[in-house]
Amino acid sequence: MSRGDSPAGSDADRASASTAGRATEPAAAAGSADAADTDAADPDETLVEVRNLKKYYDDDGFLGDDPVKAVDGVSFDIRHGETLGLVGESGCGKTTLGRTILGLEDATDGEVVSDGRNVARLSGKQLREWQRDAQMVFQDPEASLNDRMTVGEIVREPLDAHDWGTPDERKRRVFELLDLVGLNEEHYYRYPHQFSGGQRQRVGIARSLALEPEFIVLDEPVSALDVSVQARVINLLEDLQEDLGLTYLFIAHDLSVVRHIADRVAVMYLGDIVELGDTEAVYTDPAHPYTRSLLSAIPGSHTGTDRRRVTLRGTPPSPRDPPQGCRFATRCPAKVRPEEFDDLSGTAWERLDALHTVFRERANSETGVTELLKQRLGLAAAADDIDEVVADLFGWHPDDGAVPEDVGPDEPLLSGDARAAVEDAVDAARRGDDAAAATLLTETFGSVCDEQRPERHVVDDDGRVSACVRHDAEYESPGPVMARRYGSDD
Ligand SMILES: Nc1ncnc2c1ncn2[C@@H]1O[C@H](COP(=O)(O)OP(=O)(O)OP(=O)(O)O)[C@@H](O)[C@H]1O
Repeated sequence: MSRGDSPAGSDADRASASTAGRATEPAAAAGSADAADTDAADPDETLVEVRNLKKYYDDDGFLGDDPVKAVDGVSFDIRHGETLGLVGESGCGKTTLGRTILGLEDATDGEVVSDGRNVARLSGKQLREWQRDAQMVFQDPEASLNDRMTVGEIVREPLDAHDWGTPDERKRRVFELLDLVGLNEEHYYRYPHQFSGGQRQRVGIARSLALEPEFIVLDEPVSALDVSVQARVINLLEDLQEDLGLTYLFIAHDLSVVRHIADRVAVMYLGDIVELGDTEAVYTDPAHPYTRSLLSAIPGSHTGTDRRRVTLRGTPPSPRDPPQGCRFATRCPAKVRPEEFDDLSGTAWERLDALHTVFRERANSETGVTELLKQRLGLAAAADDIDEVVADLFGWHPDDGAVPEDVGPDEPLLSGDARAAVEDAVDAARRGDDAAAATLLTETFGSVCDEQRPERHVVDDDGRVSACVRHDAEYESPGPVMARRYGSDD
């Protein structure tokens, strides 16, 4: 077989149609295994090592904005033959991470090592070899399949583009692939619009398998499908994995699907992985406060001592301006608090966090206070005015101390030093310096969580890691803190 040189234009094309049939691998590379000998492979063998990987988008740089730090220093391994689930809220960087690992995006920094090569730095022939061995299946089969091509042409395209075998051999290969994914020869001549969503996704899967990859990034492969169809496609993916010895990175919003299919799960927040471990262990006893919050949002998921629902408040901060310390600090229900403010109520902390977010976000955007508060707490301030906001949140008016009628909590939520600090911050905001207001609140109410990016701690015997300062012996661990702070069922 000879190698072609013409990656097609679309992402789907680039992911599926990179080079010709199997090329000779570099000798003696750890983690390499052709589909043919995967049965003999050690399941713990590392197939892909991701080290401090960064992907920043700098598209608005000419306006002086900070880049979007979509992936910001991620490290983990993908083991041969496993399904590694990747979960996290919308916009946390899952797709960008998958695409950067495959070389569909240029890495800003860091390494993706496979077969002893840093694939994040490959180009030309070597990059195309990697993109043949590592493929992507996209979320929306409708958008990723060209409606003007027959199914046969779509599945055959990577083979054509890389001169795989003779025309007859290619056609036979496509029939074989259609059969592999539960379609048949007749489907060769039909067009994608004649198929259901599930069948279209089978076409996408067949195409991704054309060049016998060993690793596939599945980006929300079933989320566009009806629930009944989802199960069948998941079963297909599981069968293919077993038969072909595939390794999957399975990206999903749906935590139940990931629990079903993944051997291990990585939980991503604002450009970084905060917890990674065996799926069942993570789901039954999540270690990181973010994982606990995320899982507690699934009805019926409450396990162990943490039986309440800890609602995730607000939305993540902008990836252009992530918090300096722990990424999750601005929303964390287990955040370390300064001892001198031990007596503040949960509501007071929640509202301090909200005010802090308003200052931070106002410093970075034109969004009004009222809109920010609505987003943050569902609260609508009486006016787009910082004094009214403080009255709403804490029950006193910073100007004269009077509480306007029908506004704010029954009792003022803050007094003494806490109230003085808020008043100083409000003064700064009145002068138009929201950044200084946010800094003042951080200095007074912040903690270690705002100062340093937490290290990863190994939290169980199977090597699960979680990046939270509360795993340090000097702090109480996250579970009991959350149980105490959010102790009643909702
Ligand atoms: N080409 C791009 N240019 C600029 N910013 C981008 C680009 N692609 C993604 N982003 C930004 O990078 C961040 C991460 O996006 P990404 O799509 O990777 O997240 P995600 O977790 O996959 O989200 P979703 O679950 O909604 O697909 C987002 O803030 C997004 O707006």
